[in-house]
Amino acid sequence: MENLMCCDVSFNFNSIPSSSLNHTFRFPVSSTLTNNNHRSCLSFVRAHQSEASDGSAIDGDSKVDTNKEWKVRNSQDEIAATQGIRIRRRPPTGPPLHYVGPFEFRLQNEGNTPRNILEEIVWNKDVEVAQLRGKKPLFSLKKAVDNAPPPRDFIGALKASYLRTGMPALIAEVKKASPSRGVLREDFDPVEIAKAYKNGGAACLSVSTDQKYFQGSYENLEAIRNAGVKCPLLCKEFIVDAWQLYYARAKGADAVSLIAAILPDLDIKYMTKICKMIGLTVLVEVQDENEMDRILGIDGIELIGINNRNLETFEVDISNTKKLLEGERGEKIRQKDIIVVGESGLFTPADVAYVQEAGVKAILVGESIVKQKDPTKGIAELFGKDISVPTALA
Ligand SMILES: O=C(O)c1ccccc1NCC(=O)[C@H](O)[C@H](O)COP(=O)(O)O
Repeated sequence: MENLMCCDVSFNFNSIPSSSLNHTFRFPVSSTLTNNNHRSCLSFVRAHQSEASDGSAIDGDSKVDTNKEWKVRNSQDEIAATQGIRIRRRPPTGPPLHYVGPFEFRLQNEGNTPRNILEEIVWNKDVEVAQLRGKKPLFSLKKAVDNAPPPRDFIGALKASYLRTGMPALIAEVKKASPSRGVLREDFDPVEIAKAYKNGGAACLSVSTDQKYFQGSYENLEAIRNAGVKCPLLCKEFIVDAWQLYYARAKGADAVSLIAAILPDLDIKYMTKICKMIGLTVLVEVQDENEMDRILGIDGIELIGINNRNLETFEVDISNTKKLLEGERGEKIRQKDIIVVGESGLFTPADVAYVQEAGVKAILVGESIVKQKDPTKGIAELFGKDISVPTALA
């Protein structure tokens, strides 16, 4: 049965000469009209489309034909949907115009409301990035990348830690808050926390840079790097545009996370190439079998994170790591020599042992250690033993 819902519809009579009448009506429309559940494939095109040759951003509403852009994004969303990607990209400025005879009208709720938290984050990120790149166009960022501190070997650090401890290498997350858990730590000093993690034996650090949902920042990333903390740094972001890769590197990141639920294969390939060019390690995050299979079909992927948190529903289940490493997938991962990182919801030595048994060589942990008064001790408690580097070797 067709599901009916109400929509505000604004008619704009501007296609009638010398008329400027606008009216809004409310009437039921078919949900098939409003279910726009597709998303983009070619955000790499966007990355370059939205910057003029002089480097100025042209994402501003005044310079784009929003109706045309809406159609492009819709068809990009459709391509992405064929890869099983449910997260749609933000519509340009509002719903598209429809035409009936001389009338133009908009269906106000036509796909312009995010359907879940991940989609909301991505839509906000699109706006944030467009604004930031207006201030710092790519050509100026490239100079900053040249002057950034040299990238450090993220994967090398994970391997060395695994060899040293015989346990999954720890990527310890510096994050103040999260959408699912709210504020995790009121007295949040990113540099102090980073130092405590290093002292506890973390191989690498993950720094949340999203401000709106995680209360993070690129200043935190920069401050940790400038404080001389030796662990390689992962910029934990929602990457929607290649511009962010340059920005992360300019701020001192050694690695970035790419989320398969957001980015189509072509974007992941293209962004991975850029990362290689500028010295960033890529951690591709997957949540389910389809995403894992997509990523295993892409050449050059060295690091895959399996997220135990469903980023659309917040549900956490650490058996997700095991499920995605079973059978042929696990075999393929071993053949390709890919390092797998177990992510989210790890709190106890039994959890660490469980994901290690499943085949991970590294874990990414935030909540359980950032909440501890002393995060150094928190790491020992998580592993059930002291994994810190002996002072003579540190
Ligand atoms: O953590 C969230 O609420 C969240 C919501 C939407 C998108 C991403 C989200 N988390 C990012 C992460 O992947 C975690 O910060 C990371 O894996 C560490 O998880 P945890 O050890 O459970 O803090």
